[in-house]
Amino acid sequence: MSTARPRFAPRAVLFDLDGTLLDTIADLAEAANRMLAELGRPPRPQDEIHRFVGKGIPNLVHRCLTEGSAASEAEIAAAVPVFRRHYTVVNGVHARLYPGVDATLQAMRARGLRLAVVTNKAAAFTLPLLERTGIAGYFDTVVSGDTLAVKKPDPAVLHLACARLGVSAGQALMIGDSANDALAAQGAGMPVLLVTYGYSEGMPVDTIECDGLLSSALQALDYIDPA
Ligand SMILES: O=C(O)COP(=O)(O)O
Ligand SMILES: [Mg+2]
Repeated sequence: MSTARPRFAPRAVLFDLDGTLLDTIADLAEAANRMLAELGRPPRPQDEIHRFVGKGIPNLVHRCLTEGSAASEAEIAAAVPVFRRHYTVVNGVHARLYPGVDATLQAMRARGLRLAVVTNKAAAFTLPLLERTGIAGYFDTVVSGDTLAVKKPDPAVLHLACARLGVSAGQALMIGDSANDALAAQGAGMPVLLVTYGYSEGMPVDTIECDGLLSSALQALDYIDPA
């Protein structure tokens, strides 16, 4: 039995960054392990750090220091600038566009859709990364993890992106990889599609409520009515 695929007629598409547009795990893991080494702590395997990505850098650092080990709040606070110093150096070195992403962004622009990035990554890292990977020019606006005092899953960041794009939440479509994206979209009242290849904090992506699963970003085009 098959369920009909829903179709949407958005005027704007909001994209998550890490795990949706860009495969950034190698750089994040490198920075995390350089931080752990500097703090005299053992390294962690990349697939473990993979589960820690999704709620921004302070959360990633917190989990690197406290899962299976102990750290005081002061140690965690002191480690955040250490991570940021290392990530500044390695951000974008290994990061790659996922297959189909460039063609998807191009096709969406050709259809007249306005595009935004809404990421939990801090702005200091988001903008250089979009430049280094050659996709900055596709986006009309970028909302980062420290643009507001709240991040995804708080819908406020999606509302801000919509306001900057001049569309209502109901005229936008969110594309992400985690429950943070799905909950933010549902809170804002917009449909959400999730890619199955990203970072979902160890949660099987098909257990997260959403309007469709994508094994390639290109499949998003099948959910969008031509203008
Ligand atoms: O920085 C993170 O933790 C995740 O960033 P994202 O929101 O682009 O997936
Ligand atoms: Mg993500």
